[in-house]
Amino acid sequence: MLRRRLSSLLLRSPCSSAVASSCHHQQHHLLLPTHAEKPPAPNLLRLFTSLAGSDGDRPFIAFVLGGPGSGKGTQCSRIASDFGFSHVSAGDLLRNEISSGTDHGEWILEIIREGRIVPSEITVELVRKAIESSSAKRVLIDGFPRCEENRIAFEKITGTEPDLVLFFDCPEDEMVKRLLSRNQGRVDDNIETIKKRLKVFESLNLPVVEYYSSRGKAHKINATGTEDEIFEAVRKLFSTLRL
Ligand SMILES: Nc1ncnc2c1ncn2[C@@H]1O[C@H](COP(=O)(O)OP(=O)(O)OP(=O)(O)O)[C@@H](O)[C@H]1O
Ligand SMILES: O=c1ccn([C@@H]2O[C@H](COP(=O)(O)O)[C@@H](O)[C@H]2O)c(=O)[nH]1
Ligand SMILES: [Mg+2]
Repeated sequence: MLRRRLSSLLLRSPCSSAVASSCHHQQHHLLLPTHAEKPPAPNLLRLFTSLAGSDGDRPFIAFVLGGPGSGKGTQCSRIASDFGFSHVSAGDLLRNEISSGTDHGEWILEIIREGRIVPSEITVELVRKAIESSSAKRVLIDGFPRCEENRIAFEKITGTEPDLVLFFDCPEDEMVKRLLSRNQGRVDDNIETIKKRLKVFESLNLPVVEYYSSRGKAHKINATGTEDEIFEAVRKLFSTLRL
C-alpha cells in the first residue's frame, strides 16, 4: 500500500503536479518525545541565524530522504566522492552527541532506540552548524528533515530551502532485510525498532517528501537493485544539475 501511495505521489521526476501536503504528526504525537522529555531550551536568539547571510552565499543544499535502510548513507558517500559534496548525516550528528557524552546524549539514545524523532531544536542546530563549519559549496543533508516540524524549523531558522530533494524509494521488505544484515552495531537495527521506524517513516517522513514534490523539488530514485545500479540513476540526475 505504501508503495502504491508513493508511486502515485512521485510518478514523474521531478514532480510537477501539486500534491497536497498534510501534517500527520498531531495524530501520531505518541511517536514523538513527550514534553517531559524535552531538554532545556537552547538560546533562541542564537538559533535564529540565517545560513551564511544571503541566499547567494549559501551552498547548494540537497536533502536526501528515504525509508530506514533505503540506502541513503551508501549513496551519499558515492555522491560526495564523485560530485564533490560534503556529506552531513543527521543521524551521525546525533550519534556523535551520544558518543561524546553530551548533556542530552542518553536522552537522544533512548529516542533513537525507540525509532522516534529528536526535537527540531536539537537537530536543526546540529545540521546548521555542520553546514556552516564545512564551508563546502555543495552539501548533502542525509536523513533530515524527518517530519514537517523539522522542515519548517529548518527553513525558518536558516532562512533557506533545499535546492533539491532526493527520495530513495524502496520496498519495506527490502529495507528490513538490509537493516537486519547491516552489522554496524546500531541500537536501532533490531526488528522491534525497525517496525517503529517504518511507521514513523510513513506517517511523518513521507509528508515532507510530499511537500517538496508539490514544490517540484523532489526526485524519486528507484532504490532497488545493486548499489551500482542505483548510483547510475543518481549519477544521471546529478549530471544534469548546474552545480
Ligand atoms: N542496493 C543495495 N543492495 C543491498 N544492500 C544495500 C544496498 N544499498 C545499501 N545496502 C546496505 O544496506 C544497509 C543499509 O544501507 P544504508 O545504511 O546506506 O541505509 P540508510 O538509508 O542510510 O539507513 P538508515 O536510515 O538506517 O541510516 C547497509 O548495510 C548497506 O551496506
Ligand atoms: O533528523 C533526524 C535524523 C535522525 N533521527 C534519529 O536517528 C535515527 C537514525 O537516523 P539515520 O538517519 O537513519 O541514521 C532515526 O531513526 C531517529 O531516531 C532524528 O530523530 N532526526
Ligand atoms: Mg543512514
